[in-house]
Amino acid sequence: EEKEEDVLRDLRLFLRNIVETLLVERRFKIFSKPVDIEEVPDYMMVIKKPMDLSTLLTNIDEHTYSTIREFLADADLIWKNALEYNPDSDPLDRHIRHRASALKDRIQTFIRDGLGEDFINLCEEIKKSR
Ligand SMILES: Cc1noc(C)c1-c1cc(NS(=O)(=O)c2ccccc2)cc(C(=O)O)c1
Repeated sequence: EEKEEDVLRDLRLFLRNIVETLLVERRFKIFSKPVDIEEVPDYMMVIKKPMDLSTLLTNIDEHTYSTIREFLADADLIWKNALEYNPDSDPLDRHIRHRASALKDRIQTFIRDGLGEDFINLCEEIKKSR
């Protein structure tokens, strides 16, 4: 019978695969690293909790996430922050919002296609039992 630690390791393997796949996609390059405060000085005044793909990967390796829901809370921050910080109608804002929406879709597709409902619930049960 699969031990709880095996389930959590499977979760980490699955999440790591998602993030590593996103990291090689060129259109998501600007989401690969934290927004550079030198480049974008007022970023921290607007965005409460910055997030990026390399930070997600570090979190996974540090066993930060024990459920899909916890991972998605951080993963969704990447595109939500981009939409929030870049709301204007100018071409640059539109371009980054388009990539943010593409990132949102890719993450949802990975989760929907990659996991059965039972695995998602199993992780939640393990978390509740701790
Ligand atoms: C992300 C983000 N959220 O708000 C904004 C604005 C961006 C964003 C930030 C940057 N420049 S950066 O130095 O912070 C960086 C470069 C490469 C990888 C990660 C960050 C460039 C662009 C761009 O569209 O080219 C967009």
